[in-house]
Amino acid sequence: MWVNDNNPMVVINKLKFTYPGIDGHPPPGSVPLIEDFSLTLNSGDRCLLVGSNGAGKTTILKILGGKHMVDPDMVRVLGRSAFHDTSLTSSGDLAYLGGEWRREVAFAGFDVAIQMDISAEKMLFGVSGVDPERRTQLIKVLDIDLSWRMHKVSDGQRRRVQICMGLLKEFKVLLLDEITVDLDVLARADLLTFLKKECEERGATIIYATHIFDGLENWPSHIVYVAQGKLQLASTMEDVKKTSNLSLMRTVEQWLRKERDEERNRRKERKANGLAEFDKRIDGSRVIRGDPVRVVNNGWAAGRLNSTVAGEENFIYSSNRVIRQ
Ligand SMILES: Nc1ncnc2c1ncn2[C@@H]1O[C@H](COP(=O)(O)OP(=O)(O)OP(=O)(O)O)[C@@H](O)[C@H]1O
Repeated sequence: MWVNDNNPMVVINKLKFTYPGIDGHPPPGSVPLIEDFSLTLNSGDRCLLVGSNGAGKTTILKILGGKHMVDPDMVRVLGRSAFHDTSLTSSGDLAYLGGEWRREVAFAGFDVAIQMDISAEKMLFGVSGVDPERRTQLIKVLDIDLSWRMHKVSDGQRRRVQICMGLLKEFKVLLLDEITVDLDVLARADLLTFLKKECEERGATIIYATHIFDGLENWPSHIVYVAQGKLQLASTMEDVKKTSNLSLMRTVEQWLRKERDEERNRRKERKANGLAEFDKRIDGSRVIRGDPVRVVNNGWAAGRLNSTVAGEENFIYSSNRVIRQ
């Protein structure tokens, strides 16, 4: 946690979360996926959320965006709980961009199919209560051709329209879950510049979860590193740069390597002690330690899949699965 002003934009206070089972409650014996996670962000902050696949980044963003219920005191955006106060998203004050982007545009409380036979113009001009100048600026930044038909454009072009839709309203807090993956170098650079300006000029706050560090060196004001659902580091970029003379990408790579090596050593020890090398998982939870042997090693890192039993198809991937396909 860092500087606390009087009206923080985002406050996460000892967040604890387990994905509910079919009865809506955490499965018996489950260990929380996210635990003891606290963070405060102020107006103007641009926070990079980093961590390995399955660390819990998307889960945290979704909780902030009101997509999962938690105790309202654990997560406050603009002083409110997004799950309990839907006006936060419907007003556009809180925007979430990411997730199931191939199927929908999740923005300001409405979902719009994004692959149907509709023009970009119709989509972008169909949103009411938008400042026309802002719309024109965004269309320019994202280099959108208004005559594009959404069912015929490329993934990157479709993505640009999705991002444009998501940014039309003047958000106060923006949650970005790796949305730049299909963008070409220029579109990504221009978008990052636009977003930085939104924070500097309007005092917006952005949390951006990503694995792509190209062009990000001077973008974030803060960085948060999460591993296995737990906060490892929350720091200003200035402080990170003081302690590491490596590039941002190399710095994060170093953290992740250390995490992976520690995890490998832990697994080795478990194996040497006659225990299952990998922890057993209960749906939606992190791990159950010391459980009977059930090796879930299919070549992916621990915790990536909830089952590798032959013939079972019920894999649960972390959110950026589309990127890895
Ligand atoms: N709906 C769900 N039900 C149960 N478990 C889930 C669900 N969604 C994600 N998980 C599990 O939660 C863990 C964290 O997933 P999450 O998507 O938050 O990770 P992430 O850090 O965003 O990963 P990535 O970098 O791969 O996107 C993973 O182990 C995943 O299997």
